[in-house]
Amino acid sequence: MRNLALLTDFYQLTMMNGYLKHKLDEDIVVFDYFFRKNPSNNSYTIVAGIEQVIDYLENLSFTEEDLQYLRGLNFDEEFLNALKGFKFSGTIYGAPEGSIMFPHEPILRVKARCFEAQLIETALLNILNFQSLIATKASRICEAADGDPVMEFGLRRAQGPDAGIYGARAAVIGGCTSTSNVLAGKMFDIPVVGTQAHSWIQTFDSELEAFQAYAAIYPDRCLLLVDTYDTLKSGVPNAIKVFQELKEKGYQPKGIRIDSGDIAYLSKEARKQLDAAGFHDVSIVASSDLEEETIYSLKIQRAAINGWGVGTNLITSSDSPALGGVYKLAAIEKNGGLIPKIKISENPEKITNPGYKKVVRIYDAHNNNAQADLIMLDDEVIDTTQPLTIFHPIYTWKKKTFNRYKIREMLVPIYEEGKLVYPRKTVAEIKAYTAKELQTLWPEYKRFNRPHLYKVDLSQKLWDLKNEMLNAYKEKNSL
Ligand SMILES: Nc1ncnc2c1ncn2[C@@H]1O[C@H](COP(=O)(O)OP(=O)(O)OP(=O)(O)O)[C@@H](O)[C@H]1O
Ligand SMILES: O=P(O)(O)OC[C@H]1O[C@H](OP(=O)(O)OP(=O)(O)O)[C@H](O)[C@@H]1O
Ligand SMILES: O=C(O)c1cccnc1
Repeated sequence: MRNLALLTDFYQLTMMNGYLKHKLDEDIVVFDYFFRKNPSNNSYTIVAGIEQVIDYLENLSFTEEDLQYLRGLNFDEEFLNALKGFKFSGTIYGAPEGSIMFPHEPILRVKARCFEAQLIETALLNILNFQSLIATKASRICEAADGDPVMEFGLRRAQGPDAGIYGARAAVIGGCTSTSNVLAGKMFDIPVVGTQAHSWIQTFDSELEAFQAYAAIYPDRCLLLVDTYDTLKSGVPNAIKVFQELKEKGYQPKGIRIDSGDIAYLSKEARKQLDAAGFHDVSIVASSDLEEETIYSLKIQRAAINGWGVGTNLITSSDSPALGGVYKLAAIEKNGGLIPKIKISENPEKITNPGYKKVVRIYDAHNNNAQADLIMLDDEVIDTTQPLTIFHPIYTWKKKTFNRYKIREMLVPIYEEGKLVYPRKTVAEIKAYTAKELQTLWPEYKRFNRPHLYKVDLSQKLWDLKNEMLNAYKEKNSL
């Protein structure tokens, strides 16, 4: 595992040094990790990367070489000494990896010494923003594929090796069935798949020979790329010949892959040829510049595709290339109590929610559907025997009352005073959890164009606190 201690922005180190010099380094602070806008205009975001944040924290220490480098950046010995024995000793609560979360909700709540909480901001954002982005994009693509297997093929187009590796992991959490990325397969025990490239077909004197050569080595997983020369006149007829030979030997051929041309037309015609030859069970896989809109359109056109290979647009989340997750100070401990802190901005979207908070999801007690989320102060309790009324945080006259409902606290312990308490899961387990969570969302929230907006409200107590703080600031500054 890598030690990423220096994977931080320089200003975190200069602030840490400043906190040390002003004797603020031991003060306990609370930071929230949250985002303000879902990627791709989706209505939800899938949280991914929690385990990599854990790996980062578990391995976080400064080596002699790191310290020497920082010495070269003119940090003094007092600061370097403070870094020498660095170990994360804080408390983190967060949404379990694979959870569905919404704008403005704390996803991780970090309570730690100011010195520690500040350092980890950058790496934490780097890890969670990327993986959550890709898991969400994968979820949209898989939603469009409507249950068909989606293979992640993006490694060659990913923004560098880490994006390829962790993007593949996130894509599987978001719903992909497999990846072409062998290293990701090994690291995360996720299914690895592959067909063959055009170069394989071109290497042989004829397409038929190329197909036969492949089938000879892989008779039980023979999926042939049919678009090198002419999909319908050469590729599919040659594939059928090879499939017949395989069938005679007792093997079940897997399918064909179409990587160019009009996928709707070609797939339907290919299906006709395959069915006429008796290969009803053979799959047709499509690849080449796919994303959710194209897959959705191909579905509407009744394209005869039952597997999708998706690379570039998935691994780069091409329509929405970054998740703007942020890490904001929410409280500071003073004399044993937590003092809420707020960030005020000209832009109302950027005003933070103050205090030590939690997120409660409200479910319909009859069908277990998620109805709304409430951001609350941590010490608040909901009496579920009583009706619960929530209100829109801006248009406060918009109200909703729940009578038969269940609640769930979304943030679970990850670290308790430096001790890791979060049960690690396999990627397959996280993927299954995400799939289950998605089932609690009405289809209207999963529509990838103009989805219904999921309600995220503030509890009365948090709303009051926020507005009191805003008013107090305005009064103090006579605004
Ligand atoms: N954020 C909110 N919190 C509580 N109640 C809300 C919120 N937004 C809307 N409501 C209530 O939900 C009902 C429908 O509201 P509206 O027609 O504005 O549609 P909406 O905002 O899309 O909400 P809904 O998802 O419930 O359809 C109204 O009773 C409204 O007062
Ligand atoms: O299109 P993507 O969603 O990224 O899927 C992966 C692409 O990678 C391969 O192509 P290759 O690298 O040979 O390039 P090309 O098909 O673009 O020519 C494959 O045949 C797909 O077309
Ligand atoms: O196995 C494949 O078919 C594959 C792998 C990576 C990229 N494109 C296709």
